[in-house]
Amino acid sequence: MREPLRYYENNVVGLLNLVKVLKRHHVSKSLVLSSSCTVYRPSDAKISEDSLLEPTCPYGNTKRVQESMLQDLVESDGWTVSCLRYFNPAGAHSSGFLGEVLYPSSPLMLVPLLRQVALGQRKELKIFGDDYDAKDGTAMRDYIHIQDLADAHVAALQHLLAGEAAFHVFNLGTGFGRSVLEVLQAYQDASGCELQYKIEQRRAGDAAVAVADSKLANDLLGWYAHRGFEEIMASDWTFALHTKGNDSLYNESCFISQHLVPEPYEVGNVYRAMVKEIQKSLKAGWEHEHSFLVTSIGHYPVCH
Ligand SMILES: O=c1ccn([C@@H]2O[C@H](COP(=O)(O)OP(=O)(O)O[C@H]3O[C@H](CO)[C@H](O)[C@H](O)[C@H]3O)[C@@H](O)[C@H]2O)c(=O)[nH]1
Repeated sequence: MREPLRYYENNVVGLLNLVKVLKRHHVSKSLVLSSSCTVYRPSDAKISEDSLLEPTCPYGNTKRVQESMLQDLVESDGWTVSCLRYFNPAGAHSSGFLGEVLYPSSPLMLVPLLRQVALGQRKELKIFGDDYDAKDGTAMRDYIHIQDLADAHVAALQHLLAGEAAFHVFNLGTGFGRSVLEVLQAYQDASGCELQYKIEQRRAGDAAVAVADSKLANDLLGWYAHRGFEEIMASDWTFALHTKGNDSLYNESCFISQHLVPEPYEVGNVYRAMVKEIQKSLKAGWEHEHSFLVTSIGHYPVCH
C-alpha cells in the first residue's frame, strides 16, 4: 500500500514504453502479460474471469490499467494479447537452482519467508491475522507451482499463434485454497524443521480468500496445474538446500533481466525459473517465423 507512485512508474510507464518501442520497430503485436488475481474484488467464492474487477491496492490498480492499455491496442491496432492472472506463484525450478529470492527491495512473500525461518535466517513468521472468516482464521490463497505457470505461458503462446487478433484473459490457479497455517505446516513437513510463528495484525490490502476458477484456461488452452501443494513446498526446500550460504550469488543474480536466464546454476527469482521453462519448450518444439514477447514487466510488486 505504500509508495503507490512506484507501482505506476514501474508497471504502467514501463509497459507503455515497451509497447511504444515495439510499435516503433515493428517487432511484435503479440503479448502475454503477467497479470494478477489482485485485479478482482475480493470474494470468498472461486473467482472466474467474469468476476467483478475491483482492486484493493495500488499494485492491483496498475495491473488493471496494464490490461486496459493492451485491450485498447487490440481494438485499435490489431494486437493479440493474453493476460494471465496469476494467483500465488510459488515453488522452485526442478534444477533446484532457480527460485524466489528475497532481495532488499523485494516484497516479503510467504514461502521465501518460511524458507528463511527454516534455515535459521529469520526467527519466526509473522502471520498477518488469524481472525478472517476462513477455515482456521488465517487468509487463504491458491498456490500454484511456477513450472505449471510456465506451461500455461507456452499454451497461451500457442493459442495466440492459432488465433485472430484478440484480447484474452485467463486465471491461473489450482482451484484449491490453503491457509497460512496450512502452508506453514506443509513447509515444516517438507523441511523437517520446526517453524516458529507469531500472530500479528492483518496486513492492509490483504483479501481473506483468493482462489481461482481456471476452467477457461482448462477448456481453451488445454492447460491444467499438475503439480501439487506438497510438491511446491518440497521444490522450494530443495532450492533452499542448494543455495544455502550463497548470498553473494543471490545478490548478483537477482538483478539480472528476467528474460536472460543464465546457465546453468545461477539463482534468481521465481519468474526467471518460469521463463527458463518457457524458453526450453519453445526451443524444443517450435519452428516459427513470428516473434513473440512474454513480458513480466511489473508483475513483481515493488513494495507492499
Ligand atoms: O509475512 C507474511 C507474509 C504473508 N503472509 C500471508 O500469506 C499469504 C500470502 O502472502 P504473499 O505476500 O506471499 O502473497 P499475496 O497473496 O500478498 O500476493 C499475491 O498478490 C500480490 C499483490 O498484492 C502479487 O500479485 C503476488 O504475485 C501474489 O502472490 C497472505 O495471506 C498473507 O497475509 C503472512 O501471514 N505473513
